[in-house]
Amino acid sequence: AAKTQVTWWHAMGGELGQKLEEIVADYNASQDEYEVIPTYKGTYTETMTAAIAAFRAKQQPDIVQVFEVGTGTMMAAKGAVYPVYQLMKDAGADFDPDAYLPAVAGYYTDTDGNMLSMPFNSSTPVLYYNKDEFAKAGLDPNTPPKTWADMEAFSKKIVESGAAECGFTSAWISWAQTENFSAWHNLPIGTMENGFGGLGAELTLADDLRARHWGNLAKWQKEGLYRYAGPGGGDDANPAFQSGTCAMVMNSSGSRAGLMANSKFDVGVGMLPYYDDVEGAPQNSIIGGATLWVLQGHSKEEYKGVADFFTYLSSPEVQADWHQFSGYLPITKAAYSLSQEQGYYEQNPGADVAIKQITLNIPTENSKGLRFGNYVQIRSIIDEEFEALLGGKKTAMEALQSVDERGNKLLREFEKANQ
Ligand SMILES: O=P(O)(O)OC[C@H](O)CO
Repeated sequence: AAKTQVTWWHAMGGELGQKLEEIVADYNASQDEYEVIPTYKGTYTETMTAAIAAFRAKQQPDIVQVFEVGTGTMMAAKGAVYPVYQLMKDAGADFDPDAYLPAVAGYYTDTDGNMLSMPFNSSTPVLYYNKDEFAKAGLDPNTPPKTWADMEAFSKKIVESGAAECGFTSAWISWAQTENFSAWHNLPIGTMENGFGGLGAELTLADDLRARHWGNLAKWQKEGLYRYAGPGGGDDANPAFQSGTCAMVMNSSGSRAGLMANSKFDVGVGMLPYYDDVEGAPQNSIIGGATLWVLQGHSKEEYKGVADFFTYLSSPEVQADWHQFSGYLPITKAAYSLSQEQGYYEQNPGADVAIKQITLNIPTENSKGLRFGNYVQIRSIIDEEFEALLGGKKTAMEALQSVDERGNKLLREFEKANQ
């Protein structure tokens, strides 16, 4: 009999995309009933936009990979989404939300305790550094910077010694330097538990510590210590690090596969830096990456296939393999234990930094994540305002105030549309 086809739109390029296709091929070969067909749709924003447009045209895939900040929008799209807990129940599949790491499950669970999307690739930003360039600059290659004062001092040494052209760069001004920066310093980015408490939440980014940090980044950019890597994910960040131009980069733990494969030097990993005069810092970082959302409008048979594939994807072996290959977090407790038993963290120093960082302290209301509607658009506003700061058009405080003002308008529109 012909296999039932299950379509999956995803945003994994490069090494990650190849690995994803390998996982799918293994699944397809492991049984005769279903065939999963993966399609790369570009960046996270492009993939999400494509899926929404396809849904309107009734051409949506069964599964779409959506980044963490799309969660608020997906949760509100009630008629379009088939909640994963419901799908697993309807398909009679084994599904235990307690099997997942709390930091991961909590992000994708509604107020009634139901998990709405399937965890797949959760990450957190970490600091990668070039050990060879550290040695050249007279720094200890086994000691990553801890604080932002270290970041500045190390970067000066690196640039002044000629070890590299720039000290550091960073992917995602929004995710790494604003959202995670806030959680790491135990600061909210909005009211109502960062939006977890309901649609009435407001952004509260304009404050002294964030203004200090954004202002420092602008100052360090002028001094040549820091290099801006562009809007969105900051596409220039990893290439600037891999080529040796910048000695450090802050990016997703899921960048590990690509960085290790493409850097011709020893890569060290450290936790995110913090301002050591801030009480409560470092707190814990928050997750990023993406989950798998199931879209309505397909046959029962296809959904059975989705459930079967999800069960396969979350199995300890498949999850541990994906985690160990990519650097994404081990989504389930079993995948984490298996990786420990296999000696993965001993054999790969630095591979456990992401897990340690995300579990450094019990999350507070300020550090369990964020959930705002229209947040994909709000991230673009963060980029625009940060660029206005770099261009000298606004002070850091003015730029952050504009983020709040413009962002809150979008939040009010979202609230109105989803009442
Ligand atoms: O690079 P990723 O997949 O870890 O994702 C980073 C951000 O969380 C995207 O919102």
